[in-house]
Formats: sequence, structure tokens, C-alpha cells
Amino acid sequence: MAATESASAGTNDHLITSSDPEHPANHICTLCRSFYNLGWVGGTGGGTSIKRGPHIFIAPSGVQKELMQPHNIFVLEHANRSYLRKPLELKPSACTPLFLAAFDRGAGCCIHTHSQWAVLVTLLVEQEAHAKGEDPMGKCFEIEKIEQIKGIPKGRGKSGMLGFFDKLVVPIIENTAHEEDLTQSLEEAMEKYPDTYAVLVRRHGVYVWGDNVQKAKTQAESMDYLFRLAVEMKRLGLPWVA
Ligand SMILES: CSCCC(=O)C(=O)COP(=O)(O)O
Ligand SMILES: [Zn+2]
Repeated sequence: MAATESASAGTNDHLITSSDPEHPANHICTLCRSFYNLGWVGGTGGGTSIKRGPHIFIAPSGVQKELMQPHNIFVLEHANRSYLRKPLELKPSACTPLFLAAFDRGAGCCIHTHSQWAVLVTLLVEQEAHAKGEDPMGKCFEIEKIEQIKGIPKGRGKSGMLGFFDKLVVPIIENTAHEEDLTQSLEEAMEKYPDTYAVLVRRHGVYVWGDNVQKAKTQAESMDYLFRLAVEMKRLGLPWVA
């Protein structure tokens, strides 16, 4: 269902006004500043969305994500996809339908990064498939026996985290000309790999989500650590799986 605008979308400043640093409108701005410093959301790419109660908080599209202020944040009613708050002269993030795909499946926060490590991993998986004479489409990034895998949960509806001897499998989808056109293939990957908390986008980046902000952040950091390590392992000729 596409998002629509409610009659009062220009007002409702109370929805984004709080002295609590963990209020989603404040938290999105703080997180994006730290993600910018990690190289995740530079050049306006990438972003973060948080769901609290019935409301989804969304950054504007095409803005410098590290400079956003709470008054720039959109608020969407999850149940009927209608905007309760729509800052004038701004458009909601093009990632909104992708964030919604994660929220529809129970996530509390979704992080989209343009990390170069994520992009490189998608290229290395593609290169390896070509080297074997295989079709890279539908291939996943797989890695095992690395301690940081323990930073990723076992799966939706399962308790606990992956163990050292578990294999982490992250599906990869093909990029499209427009961010929103990724939605169908992202949802297909989510259905095909119901345990995944991340989907890589070839030559683009990664979507990582979690039950809440803390978990999504931990998972995004763990994933990025593993992507970076995987790139360095490949450079050294070390295999990702035994
Ligand atoms: C140079 S960024 C291109 C768009 C993109 O991939 C992205 O993640 C940012 O989308 P938004 O609409 O949130 O600016
Ligand atoms: Zn993007």
C-alpha cells in the first residue's frame, strides 16, 4: 500500500518534539551523524527509520543525513500509511517502502547504508560466480567461523544469537534505477530467507533491521565488520567458508 497524506500533515510538531535523546526524531539525527562518520550515509545516500508504537519516523530524501534536525522528520501512521507530519518542501526518503517492508515484518528500526564494504562484498560474490561459470543472480554472501557472527540473531521468531560455528547467509538483490523499485525484490528476499536481518543490494549497499534501535545498530555494525573482514580475507586469498 502506498503512503498517503492526511489533512493535518503540515502540523503535529508535538510528534517530533522531545528532550529525550532516544525519542525517534532525535535518535535518527544522532544515529545518522555517527553513521556519516563511519562512511555509511555520505553524499545523502542511506538513512535510518524508527518505529515507535503506531508511528514510523522517516528522514527526508536527498538531504545531507548528518545535518538533519528533528523538525525535518516525517511521521507516518503505520496502520494506514498516512502521513501525520510532512515537513514543507521536503519529500520522504525514497527508502520508505523498503523500511516499511521491514516494519511490516516486526522490525523496530531499519538502517540503510552505502558502506563501501557492503558494495565490495556484492562485487566479490558476483566475481566468484562468474569465475565458476555460474549466474551471480540469487547468490548470497556466506561467512562462517568468525566471532562477530555472534552479533547476529538466529532469526525471526527464534531466540538467541548465531554461534561461532553457524554460517551467516545474507541474500543479495540486484540494484534498480530508483531506490523504491527495490521493494519487490527486497520483499522476495525477506520471504525466501525468513531468518535474515539484512539484504545486500548489488553495487549499492545494504538494508539491516532489528527488533529495536539497539539491536538494529548492533546488527548493522556486526554486518559491516564482517563485510570489511571478508574483503580483506579475499585480498589475502583466505576463504569465507571452509
Ligand atoms: C546518492 S544517494 C541515492 C539514493 C539512495 O540510494 C539513498 O539511499 C538515499 O535515498 P533518500 O531518498 O533517503 O535520500
Ligand atoms: Zn541507497
